[in-house]
Amino acid sequence: MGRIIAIANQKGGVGKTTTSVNLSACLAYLGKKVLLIDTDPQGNTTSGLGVNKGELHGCIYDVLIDDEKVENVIQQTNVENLAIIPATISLAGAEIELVSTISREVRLKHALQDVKEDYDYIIIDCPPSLGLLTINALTASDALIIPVQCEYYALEGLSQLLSTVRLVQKHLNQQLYIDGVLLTMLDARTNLGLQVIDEVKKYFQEKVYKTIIPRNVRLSEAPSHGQPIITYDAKSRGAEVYLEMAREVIKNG
Ligand SMILES: Nc1ncnc2c1ncn2[C@@H]1O[C@H](COP(=O)(O)OP(=O)(O)OP(=O)(O)O)[C@@H](O)[C@H]1O
Ligand SMILES: [Mg+2]
Repeated sequence: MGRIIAIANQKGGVGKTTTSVNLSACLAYLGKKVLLIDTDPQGNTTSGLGVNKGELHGCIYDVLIDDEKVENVIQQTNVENLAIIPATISLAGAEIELVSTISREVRLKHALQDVKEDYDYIIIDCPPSLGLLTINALTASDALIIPVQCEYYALEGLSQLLSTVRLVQKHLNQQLYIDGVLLTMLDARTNLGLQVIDEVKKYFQEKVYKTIIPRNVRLSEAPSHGQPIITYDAKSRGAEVYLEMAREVIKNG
C-alpha cells in the first residue's frame, strides 16, 4: 500500500518544491514507484520536471474541482518510475472555488483512493499557504515532511503550521503524523546555520532528519533544465544528500 507524504510549510521559499522533486526522483532511482502531485498554482514542481504546461491534457485542478479521475491526469516523466499530476495557473482559482464545494477538505483524499495501491510513495508539494489546497494535502496524507530553511526566523510560523496539523488530526485525518523536519539550505560557513540547527533540534528533537541539505548551486540550476538533481548532476553534493534523505524516508517505513 502506498505511503502518501505531504511536503508543507506555509512559509515561502524554504525548499518544499526542491525537496518534493528531488526526494521523489531519488525514491524512484532507488526502485520505488512514485507519484508526485503538484498542488501549487505556481507549478514549479511541474516545470522543474520538464513537463510542458502547454501540452497538458489535464491537471490537479480538474481532479479537485471537476471530479476528473486521477488516472486521466497522471503523466509519465522522463525519470523512470516517476509519474506526476501537474499543476497549472488555473489552480489559482481553486482555493476560492473549493470554498463552496461539497466535501471541500477531502476531495484529494477521495480522488487518490483509486491509485494509492499503484505506487510505493505519493509525494504532495504544497503551496506556501494554509488554505484549502494545503488542507486537502494534509487530509489525504499519512505523513508530513516540514522543510525548514537554516536562516533567521526559521521557526517563525511553525506554531501556526503545527496547530493546523492538530486541527486536521482532530477533525479530518486522525492518522496524520509528522515524519520529520528537514533542515535545508545550510551554509556551513556561518554560525547562524548551526544555531538554527540547535534551535530546531531542541524544539523537534528526534523528529529532525539526520540528513541536512546544504546550499548547493547545482540544486538551484537543475529546475531550469527540467531535471531533478539525480539526472542533472548525479555526482553533486545535492544529489548525494537527497539520496541520503530518501533512504531515511524509506527506513522510517
Ligand atoms: N539546497 C539548496 N541549495 C541552493 N538553492 C536551493 C536549495 N534549495 C532550494 N533552493 C532554491 O531556493 C529557492 C526556493 O526553493 P523552493 O522553490 O524549493 O522553495 P519552496 O518552499 O517550494 O518555495 P514556495 O514557497 O515559493 O513554493 C529556489 O530558487 C531553489 O532553487
Ligand atoms: Mg514551491
